[in-house]
Amino acid sequence: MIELLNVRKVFNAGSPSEFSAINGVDLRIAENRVTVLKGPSGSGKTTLLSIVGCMSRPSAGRVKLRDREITSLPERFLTDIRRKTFGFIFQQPNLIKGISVLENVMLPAYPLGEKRTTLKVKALHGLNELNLSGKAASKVEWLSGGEAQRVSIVRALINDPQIIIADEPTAHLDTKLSYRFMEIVEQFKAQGKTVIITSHDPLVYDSKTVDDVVNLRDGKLESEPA
Ligand SMILES: Nc1ncnc2c1ncn2[C@@H]1O[C@H](COP(=O)(O)OP(=O)(O)OP(=O)(O)O)[C@@H](O)[C@H]1O
Repeated sequence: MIELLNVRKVFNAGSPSEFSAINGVDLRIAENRVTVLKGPSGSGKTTLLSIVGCMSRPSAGRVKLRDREITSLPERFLTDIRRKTFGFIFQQPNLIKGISVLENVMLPAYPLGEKRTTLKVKALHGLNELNLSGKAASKVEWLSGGEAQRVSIVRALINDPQIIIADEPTAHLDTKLSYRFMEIVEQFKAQGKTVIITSHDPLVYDSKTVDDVVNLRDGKLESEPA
């Protein structure tokens, strides 16, 4: 469903700090599977994930989403695809300070014009699923690291995305919450969703929930998905 063809990413092209982070990757990520991008620090996992999630464009090569070539689509189309297709869980939760947990979770849904009451029910349900009901009215600056990470997971799911993209999702979670996260991933799969995760964490890449592990080194694939 997502296909990368000879994808390259060069940062700061033409300057002395030019750096080639992705060096010709061919990858097919299948629907309704859980794929982990694994590899040493600096191997290009986050860079590749951001290309897969249409957050950045490759310097060369092609990206296809459900057989549709999206590489050269104008930015407004990409924004629309991002909003409707993907849910993003970042390494840092990136929550907005000064507003409540509930408002943070509802925020990505506003551009889609859903009724606020429906949205609120959905957001509260999501918070409840991750044991955060008691925190709905809290300001995000009061949350612990693990709570903030869980709020960012609920926020990523508010638009019911078909594809979930998670960059080191367990980085700030203890063992118990990391297992809980993988249970949630299992639920996504049962709902027919596709999940793509970058991780250094064996608890993630060795999990039975994971279908494919893609190894990256120096911006290249070491092996094809199993
Ligand atoms: N905007 C940028 N400008 C210049 N170089 C960059 C930029 N973003 C990433 N890089 C470089 O590209 C390489 C790959 O970075 P990336 O963040 O994809 O690695 P990673 O495998 O996710 O690492 P980590 O596990 O440490 O998060 C690194 O050497 C990084 O310094």
